[in-house]
Amino acid sequence: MANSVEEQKFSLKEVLDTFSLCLSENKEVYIEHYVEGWRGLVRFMNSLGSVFSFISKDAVNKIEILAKFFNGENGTHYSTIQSMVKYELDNGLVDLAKRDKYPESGCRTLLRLHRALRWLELFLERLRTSSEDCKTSVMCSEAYNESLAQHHAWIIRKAAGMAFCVLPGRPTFFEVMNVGTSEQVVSMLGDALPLISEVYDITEKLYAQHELLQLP
Ligand SMILES: CCCCCCCC/C=C\CCCCCCCC(=O)N[C@@H](COP(=O)(O)O)[C@H](O)/C=C/CCCCCCCCCCCCC
Repeated sequence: MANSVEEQKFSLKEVLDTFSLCLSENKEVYIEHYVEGWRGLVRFMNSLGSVFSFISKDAVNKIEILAKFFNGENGTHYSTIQSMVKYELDNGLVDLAKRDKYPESGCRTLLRLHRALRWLELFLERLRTSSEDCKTSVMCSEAYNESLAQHHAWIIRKAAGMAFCVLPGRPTFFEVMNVGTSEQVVSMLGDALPLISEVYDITEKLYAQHELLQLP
């Protein structure tokens, strides 16, 4: 019998393959694959213990908001990040100055995951170039301080800092990725990081062009 989603073993390769489907030929970013990539990462985080559940709850909430949009009646407009931005802006569906009529627009929701993607990029790059005795908690909090932390309130930063302290060591981390030897993990990360960076850069540029990088 097939395993339920919760029981499925995490596979870094599967997650990275999903992210690799994100980019269309003309460099648009497919929301469906983007969100699927995040679902896989959340599965990984859940396998690390309940201390991370406040983080995964927030991520899942944002994933579900976006999934509702692309599965909903206006779903065709939510096929790519580019089409979503155009549709929501053209139709005044984004709260630009303060949260008001559209507190959960696609644009502001995706922005939160986009900022988290930068954290992921920085963290994975540190993992890739680290030696065996490097602490994942240090790599994770450095990546967090350089990215997401700037957008989080003090209380969230404190809670995140405490959660990072119980991250398993690098060898266990690599094992849970389910890729093979450390060398194979490092090589897979080396292949995947340029793609993650590209998805991040395209989204960042698009949001900057439309002055959406500070959406409330
Ligand atoms: C592949 C192997 C290694 C990498 C494994 C990574 C697994 C990570 C999976 C999910 C990452 C979590 C994504 C978090 C999204 C956070 C979005 C956000 O910023 N939300 C805040 C703002 O939202 P609004 O209030 O404006 O709606 C919200 O306040 C945040 C609440 C929760 C705390 C978020 C802390 C984020 C820490 C990210 C590091 C995760 C560390 C996991 C370590 C494996």
